[in-house]
Amino acid sequence: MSIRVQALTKLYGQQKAVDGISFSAGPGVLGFLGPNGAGKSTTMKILTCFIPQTAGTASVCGFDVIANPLDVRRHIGYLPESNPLYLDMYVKESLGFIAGIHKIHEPEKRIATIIEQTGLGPEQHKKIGQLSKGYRQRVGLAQAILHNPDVLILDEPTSGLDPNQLIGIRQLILELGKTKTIILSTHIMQEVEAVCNNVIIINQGKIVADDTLQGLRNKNINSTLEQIFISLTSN
Ligand SMILES: Nc1ncnc2c1ncn2[C@@H]1O[C@H](COP(=O)(O)OP(=O)(O)OP(=O)(O)O)[C@@H](O)[C@H]1O
Repeated sequence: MSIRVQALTKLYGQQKAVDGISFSAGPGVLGFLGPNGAGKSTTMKILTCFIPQTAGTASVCGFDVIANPLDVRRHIGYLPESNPLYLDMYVKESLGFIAGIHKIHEPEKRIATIIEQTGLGPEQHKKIGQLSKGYRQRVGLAQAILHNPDVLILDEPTSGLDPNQLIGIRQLILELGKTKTIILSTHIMQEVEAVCNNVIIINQGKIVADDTLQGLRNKNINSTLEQIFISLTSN
């Protein structure tokens, strides 16, 4: 398994944002669902070494997030919810910058491949600040996958996209999920149906469902995914 989380807990002051969760994930797309404030982003920030946990352990490709953060970062790509980008940089320039950080071999070649893969071709000569939201998401995704990580953490990657852009990004996630372990946080149930193999639902910092998408459906035969989500998280 590429991701292993054991009894993970995060306290912000007195507030328990993540409350002793355990799960593991291997190649494929794992939908990480939960209402606002459930603890999804906090878990993702711990897995990507942005914040430390209060208790428990988390590892990525066998590397512990506290003991081996540099190894974790080598194996992980992260698209945060806020998708922070340097708006004054040109698309190619920003990818060159990230390639430098990762010391990527033959960066020009790799950047060309990623531009093709993320559909950035027509916009590659623009400044990021001139791009539409969908294309900015593609730049964020391109930056996250540039070093060809085994694990991808995507925090609401399609929020605010128009239906055309949405389909493009979902197809890319599906394609990447064939070989990589992807954790995808989303509030869009249609998206879960479209791309996820497995689903974890988290509520008030605790896991309330951890199953395959099919398994979740089989256990709730007359309910839509939305109804299942509401019944597990409405307290
Ligand atoms: N830096 C922080 N300081 C204090 N509390 C925080 C901090 N970051 C998050 N929290 C709190 O921790 C809880 C979990 O937040 P988190 O952002 O992980 O939720 P989420 O599931 O990602 O929500 P959303 O779907 O709204 O993005 C929330 O109650 C939030 O207010």
